[in-house]
Amino acid sequence: MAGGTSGQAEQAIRLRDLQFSWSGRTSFRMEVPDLRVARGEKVFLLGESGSGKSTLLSLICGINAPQRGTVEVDGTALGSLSAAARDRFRAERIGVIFQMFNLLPYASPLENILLPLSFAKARRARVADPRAEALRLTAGLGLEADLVCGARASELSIGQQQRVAAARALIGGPALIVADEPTSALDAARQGDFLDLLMQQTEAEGATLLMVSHDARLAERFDRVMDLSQVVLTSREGPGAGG
Ligand SMILES: Nc1ncnc2c1ncn2[C@@H]1O[C@H](COP(=O)(O)OP(=O)(O)OP(=O)(O)O)[C@@H](O)[C@H]1O
Repeated sequence: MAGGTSGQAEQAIRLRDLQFSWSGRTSFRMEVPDLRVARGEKVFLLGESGSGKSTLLSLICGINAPQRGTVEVDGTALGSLSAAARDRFRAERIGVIFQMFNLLPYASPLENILLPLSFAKARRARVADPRAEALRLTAGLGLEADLVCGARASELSIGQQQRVAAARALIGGPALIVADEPTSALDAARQGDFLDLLMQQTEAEGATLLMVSHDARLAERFDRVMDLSQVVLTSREGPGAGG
């Protein structure tokens, strides 16, 4: 398998002595001395707007790399993988619901949902009938089959796109589900359906869930609430500040 794997890790996520800053003009800087999420844990990550939640998720998913320290997912140090191996690792092990969804606009919702399976053999092998599974997931999220199969993703409302992005993250039962504000465009009833499906899938697969939200009311269904300010030290330096 991927290089750097250390067998059965107890922690689904482990960050150690991590330091990250965006290159360019922003002066946002993040330090994470020690962050752990156990296998199978459902963690709700709470933090103010701009506090670095999406940045943290991008490091956990290996989309960005820290300047210092390590990020381990399921015992694999992401820094030990080549960029291509990291992409494969992410496709196999992590279902990501991005804040901006990242759907292919001209493809149908169904094609978008099935896409990760074409990059991830083990994930594909867990799904006997991908189309039926995509329709099961989308039905659970209140999306009509005609829309899922017939429309282009760009023709969907924001709330519908958000649910398609969720089904794409869940298909094939990835070990870790990372969700960045996945209910922001949904009304209360849809939020309830979404969380039902998310919890059900996570538990059925024995997966680990890390979800970011501003909405503290959603936190009660999780095993643990992680306050970003307790685990991450951030700093900003004003423009022109030396150092
Ligand atoms: N792609 C980027 N390039 C440069 N700087 C960035 C980038 N993305 C975020 N930042 C900076 O990092 C800081 C943290 O942003 P981030 O999006 O991680 O916060 P957040 O807690 O997810 O915010 P929100 O809740 O509003 O989505 C911001 O102040 C921003 O200036």
